[in-house]
Amino acid sequence: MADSSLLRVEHIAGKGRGLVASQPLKSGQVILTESPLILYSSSPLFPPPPSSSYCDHCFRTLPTTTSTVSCPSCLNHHFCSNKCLSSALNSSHSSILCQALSSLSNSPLLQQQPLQRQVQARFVVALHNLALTDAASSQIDTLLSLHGTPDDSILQDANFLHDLISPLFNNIKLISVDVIAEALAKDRINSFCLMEPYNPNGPQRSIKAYGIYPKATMFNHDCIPNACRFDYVDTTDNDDDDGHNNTDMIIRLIKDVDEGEEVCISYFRIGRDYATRKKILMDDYGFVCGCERCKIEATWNEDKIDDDGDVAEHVRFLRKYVCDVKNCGGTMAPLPPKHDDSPSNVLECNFCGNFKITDHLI
Ligand SMILES: C[S@@+](CC[C@H](N)C(=O)[O-])C[C@H]1O[C@@H](n2cnc3c(N)ncnc32)[C@H](O)[C@@H]1O
Repeated sequence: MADSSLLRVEHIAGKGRGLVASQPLKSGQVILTESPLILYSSSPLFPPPPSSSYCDHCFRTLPTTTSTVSCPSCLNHHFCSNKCLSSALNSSHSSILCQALSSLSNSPLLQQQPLQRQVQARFVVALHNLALTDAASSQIDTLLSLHGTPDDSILQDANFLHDLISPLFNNIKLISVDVIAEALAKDRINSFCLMEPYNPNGPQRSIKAYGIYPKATMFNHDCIPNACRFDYVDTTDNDDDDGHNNTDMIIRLIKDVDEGEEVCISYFRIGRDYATRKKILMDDYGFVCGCERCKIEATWNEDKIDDDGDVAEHVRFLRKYVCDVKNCGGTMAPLPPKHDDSPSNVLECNFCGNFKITDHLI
């Protein structure tokens, strides 16, 4: 876990809260490592997938050669190891959760619902699970302190899901219909996706799970970010000794950052064109980006991209930090600084995991 004194929350004009460096920070530095407050599968509850391709607890892709373990009660949820099964039975797949999920997948009411509502049902089940933990009320307060306000469509979702799900958890008082509506609104804006592993020949990577990471979600967006997120869902061993889990989110700096400078990530792959970025940011996050790159690209002349002379700074940035591996387009960030504090010249892609040596950092 990075030192929490590295960043402070500040009000940023036109953006709400944001994270600002409390001291000069170095490119490659890990500035945040965080576990999810809520993590839930992106699969619809109905129809149940014929065979799951990932562990229902840690979301690692299940090996095809070795056998996996199933929940002894429902047989519908699969785990990569006995260790994951046993952790799941005490948390993400406790007996009350198992019964709730089974009952929901057999519910004719839910079966008629669109995919999005079925995934929301998973979130609301995870919310009830959070309400059963010892630190329930502070964790729910944390969730409700995030950005996002319910609109009419979320209020309808909340009413439907409250009636369907609350009775399965004996109507826990902490989770009223209003709390469900608020939480759904927070989830819509603040959840991060955990993705299938990169495959150069396969289809687009699909989403395995959604997670809410309350500190990481304080980062605002920039189309030329100075930090980016990494996760190692399929490559990290869960090691109880250092307390790191494979579902942890890691935020690493792409460039040096001055004290007082805002640290931003990109909410999607940075290579996307202006029109696509503009649409995603408005439709999914409700804002118009005013970053330097958007200002230039709003009146962009495409020919400039091939001009090797006086190219805009963001074009140099993209050439350097967009991964050029086939069908990737992820963001590359330097590895953490070396022991003598000098910057690493090795860049790692946050999407395909490729490494590349660079001559100089901009
Ligand atoms: C995940 S939250 C980030 C934290 C948020 N600013 C807060 O106050 O909690 C995403 C929301 O922050 C705001 N935001 C993020 N980046 C922004 C930007 N570049 N310009 C304007 N608003 C931004 C938008 O309201 C967006 O829906």
